[in-house]
Amino acid sequence: MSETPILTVADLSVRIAGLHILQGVSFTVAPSGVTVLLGRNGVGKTTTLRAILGLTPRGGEVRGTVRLGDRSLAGEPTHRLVRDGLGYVPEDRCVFAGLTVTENLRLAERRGGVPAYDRVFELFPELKRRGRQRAGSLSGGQQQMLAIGRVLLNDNRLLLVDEPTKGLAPKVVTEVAEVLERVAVAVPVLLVEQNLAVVRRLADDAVVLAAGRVAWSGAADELLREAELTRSLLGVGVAGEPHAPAATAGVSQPVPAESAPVDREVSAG
Ligand SMILES: Nc1ncnc2c1ncn2[C@@H]1O[C@H](COP(=O)(O)OP(=O)(O)OP(=O)(O)O)[C@@H](O)[C@H]1O
Repeated sequence: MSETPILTVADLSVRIAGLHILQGVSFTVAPSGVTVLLGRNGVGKTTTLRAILGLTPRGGEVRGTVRLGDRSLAGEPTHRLVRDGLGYVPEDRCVFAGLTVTENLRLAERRGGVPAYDRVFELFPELKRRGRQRAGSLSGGQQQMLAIGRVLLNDNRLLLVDEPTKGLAPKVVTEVAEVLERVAVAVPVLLVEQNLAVVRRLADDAVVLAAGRVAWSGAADELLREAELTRSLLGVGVAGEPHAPAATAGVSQPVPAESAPVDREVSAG
């Protein structure tokens, strides 16, 4: 990676509730495209994103440095990081269920900024059509679109997106992947994603966490090309392999409640 990174994480260590979750994590995010953060369940991917954003729970201990461009983020409050262009789409989407789609979007407008409703509605026409619907009555996929749209209302230097396809039906996984692909043309993305088909479609670079550290980093296609490497790091076979085992803890796609069991590597288009 020769370009100057948009994000540099160096020797990041996080302890929460007596657990040493991250034990000196270092990686960079390129200033364009998608960098995917991978690893088995519970390895610390969400903890990494939350530490970058200053969202480690009270009582947790964070060490190491995080830089956005050439600026250190140490001690910066989350709201300032978000205002300055660190967009976050959390794993649980966090839409306001009792508010309408329009109200959810309004709440995301940044004071002093010009909200880019055109951009959001061009990517997600459905959000415009459903403006008066309560967010709590949207499907999981629609809520994910709202969570992403809310962040895109403002200009961002980097998006942190946590498992956007989790729990979604295969068709919706494809839609979310398409949207992220378009988004990533304009803004770099650090993506936590368990679905290898989505990773294959979107990721330029990959960082794999294991045992609290970075176990592998490099070009995503290099990782995915090496079936044995993928299996050893993630505990899963790559689709298309003759003897790919069913996904284990690392890279399983949760089966949506409303659908029958599906292939573990859900198509991303
Ligand atoms: N607030 C907390 N209190 C106690 N333990 C926590 C807390 N937050 C995270 N952990 C623990 O830290 C570890 C890493 O959690 P984290 O959510 O970062 O993993 P992850 O890689 O994102 O997992 P998944 O793929 O399942 O989403 C887990 O063992 C989790 O139980």
